[in-house]
Amino acid sequence: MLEARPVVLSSPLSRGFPWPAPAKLNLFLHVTGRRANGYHELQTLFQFVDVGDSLHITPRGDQELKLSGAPADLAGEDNLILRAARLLRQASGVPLGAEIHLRKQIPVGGGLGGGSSDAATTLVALNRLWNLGFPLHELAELGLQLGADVPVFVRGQAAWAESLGERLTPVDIEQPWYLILTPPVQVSTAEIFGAPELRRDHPRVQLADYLAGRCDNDCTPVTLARYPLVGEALSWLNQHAPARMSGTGASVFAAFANEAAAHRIARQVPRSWHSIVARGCNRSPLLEVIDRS
Ligand SMILES: C[C@@](CO)(OP(=O)(O)O)[C@H](O)COP(=O)(O)OP(=O)(O)OC[C@H]1O[C@@H](n2ccc(N)nc2=O)[C@H](O)[C@@H]1O
Ligand SMILES: Nc1ncnc2c1ncn2[C@@H]1O[C@H](COP(=O)(O)OP(=O)(O)O)[C@@H](O)[C@H]1O
Repeated sequence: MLEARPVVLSSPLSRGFPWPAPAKLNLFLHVTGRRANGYHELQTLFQFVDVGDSLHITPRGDQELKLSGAPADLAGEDNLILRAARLLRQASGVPLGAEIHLRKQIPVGGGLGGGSSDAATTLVALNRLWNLGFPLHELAELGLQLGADVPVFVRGQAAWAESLGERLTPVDIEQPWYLILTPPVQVSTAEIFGAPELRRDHPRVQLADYLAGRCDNDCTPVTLARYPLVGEALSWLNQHAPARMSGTGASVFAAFANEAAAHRIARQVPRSWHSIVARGCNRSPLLEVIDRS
């Protein structure tokens, strides 16, 4: 059990404060190996965008944990928000609860890390609201139990990532405007990593290789073969700008020089695809809130 500070429920943040849970992009994703337990060694570059979910959290003096606003298929006890809250309570031993309202904007199963980001925001916010005082690196370690992507959202800095995606080196890279397209399919991360045809032996690269345009997403051929709509979205976007898939899909994205250029293409996106125009951020909007409060 991690050691927690005494509990004070008088935080000025304790009511009505929207906690951002931004989406992420994998600017590239290489699979460099596979562990005996089936998990994959990765190299990836994470950057956040300034669009995402938001959580309204009100702490409770009893031990009730309540979630509202989640889409029906995510409303159960296994939602990553509730799992994160229970994990933090277990780690700290505090006898407290919370009412959490989720405003979901990140497409589910879209390779944009929505579930992991919601979990990370829950850990960071409840750490404040329950006055626990855990440092971010301990919350990130705890979050890894919930998903490989949770630590980068807790740390809140764009990062070069290795291992399962949790060994993080902060980077300061360009912050372009992105157009992100998500066709109406949910891709299962486990399915793509479980595919026999997935390339798993990518030689290790350096940031300079990425900057020189020598990196890609090893999951793309696997996802495209199983989810043709992702291929359609990628081909469509590639007509307008060099496009790539994020994570294991379903979202694809391209960078633009400015917001107007991204919106110009966004207006032409086929109606059945979800589209987001967002700014790349090296500091997560969550970190900005923490620093301001
Ligand atoms: C691929 C990435 C790239 O950022 O993103 P998404 O496409 O999911 O957004 C992540 O590594 C996903 O992280 P996350 O979504 O947290 O995945 P997890 O819940 O930890 O794992 C889901 C499943 O994917 C497989 N998995 C995941 C990560 C990894 N390094 N190796 C794996 O083999 C495992 O089968 C695991 O059971
Ligand atoms: N709060 C949540 N938001 C999104 N997905 C969630 C959440 N809680 C649990 N999940 C589960 O996590 C899975 C992965 O979702 P998500 O993080 O949106 O996609 P990805 O891993 O492709 O980035 C979903 O299929 C869903 O069952």
